[in-house]
Formats: sequence, C-alpha cells, structure tokens
Amino acid sequence: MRKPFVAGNWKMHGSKASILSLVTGLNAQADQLGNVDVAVCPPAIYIDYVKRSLSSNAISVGAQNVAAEPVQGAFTGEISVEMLKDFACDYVILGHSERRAIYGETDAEVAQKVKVALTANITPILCVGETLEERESGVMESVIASQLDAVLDVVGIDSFADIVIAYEPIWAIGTGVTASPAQAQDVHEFIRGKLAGLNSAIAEKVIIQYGGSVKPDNAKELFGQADIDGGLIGGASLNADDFIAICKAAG
Ligand SMILES: O=C(CO)COP(=O)(O)O
Repeated sequence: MRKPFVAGNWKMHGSKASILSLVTGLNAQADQLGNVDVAVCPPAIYIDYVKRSLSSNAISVGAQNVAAEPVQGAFTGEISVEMLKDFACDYVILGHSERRAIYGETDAEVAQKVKVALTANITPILCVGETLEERESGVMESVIASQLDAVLDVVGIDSFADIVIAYEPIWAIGTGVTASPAQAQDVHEFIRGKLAGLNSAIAEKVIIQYGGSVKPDNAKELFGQADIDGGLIGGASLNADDFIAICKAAG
C-alpha cells in the first residue's frame, strides 16, 4: 500500500504576514491530517520562517527549485542542495511546467537537478505533463515518456524508489479546469506502466501525485483513483482550510 502524499506549491506567493497566518491555520489543524504525508513548498526566502513557524512535525517543508550545480560556488542567484539540506528541506519540486515554459528549463537540466537532489537525500517531486495542444494532437504519452526518459537516462530506474512524480496537465494548472478522474487515472496508469516495464517493484511503490486545479470538492474523487497517490496543490494550498481538507481527502 502506498501512503498518499499531498504537497502545497505556494509558487511566488506570500509575505511574512500572510505566511504566518497560513501556517497558524495549518498548525491549528495539523493533528487532523490522518494517514497522509504532507509538505508545503514556500518561496525559498521563507523556507526557514515556515520551518520555525510550523509547530507540528506532521508537515514537512520543501523547496520549489534547486541549482543544477552539485556544490556551492560562483553561481549568482542560485541555491544549492546543501543549503536546502542545511534548512532541513525534505523535498524539492523539479521540472514544474512554469519553470520549463517561463525559464526554459530543459529535460536534461531537470534530470541533472533530480540527480543533485538525490545525492543530498532530498526527495525530488518530478513534474511531468502535457499542453492541451499535445493532448489534442495525440502526442501526450510520448511527451510524458520523454520527460521521464530524460531522468531515467541520468539516474536510472532504481532511483525512482526515492522520487515522487507529479502528473500536472498544463491545461489544468491554475485554470479551474481539472482533469477528470478518469483522464488523470489514464495518465497515472501510463506512467506507472512505463516504470513497471523497467522494474515492477519500484513502479508499484512510486508515489504519483496529480496536480492541476485540485480543490476540496474534487480531491476525494481524484485521489480515489487506483494510481493517484495524492496531489501537488497550487492555489488551494494558500488557504489553510482548503489545503487541510484536500490532505484529509487523501488520508
Ligand atoms: O501547478 C500546480 C501545482 O504545482 C497546480 O496549481 P493549481 O492547483 O493552482 O492549479
């Protein structure tokens, strides 16, 4: 049995005041989470603030990106894995479609970052997903397969024991249009099947989150699908009540 995992991707949102209020709301309900792993991923500058404000160790903290360079050095503006580790980050979101589309991150760079995170024992949350155009033109599976292959080529299938995958159809992110539970399940099954072709035991264990307009009212049905093991939550993770409700739906 896979333990579900829900993570909040706060993206570039928040201030000290709004984050304190959000974390206070999470603290108040953290004992109601149930059998689910939970993490929040604030903007990097707030990681330590969130870590110190969280009163429950039921909620872990993750980052939204990391430098591809394995050790610190002359890389202005970057944050190394060692620095994330120094602040007890357990997870790092990698290959989010916003980083791929807006900042031009390539499959190869994402794969390198996954490798660097694994070396530091930080669990990568590897995001994959297709655009609406790719879905409608029938290349969805090949797009997702090549996003996975880029990482498989660099770290190998065995490393997927320590990787979380997040399937995030780009057309569902921040749009209010959620993939239907059946649409999401189809892709999750495809991803697990692809990994099973390489190592069935690892495929059976790997956590595959769904992300894209998950809300309290659609979470339960999505998370009820056989291959959906929780979610990567954007907008709804900025509201403590909504995020806790989504976590409970997974647990
Ligand atoms: O991109 C996402 C999480 O990484 C999903 O964002 P929304 O939940 O706001 O659609």
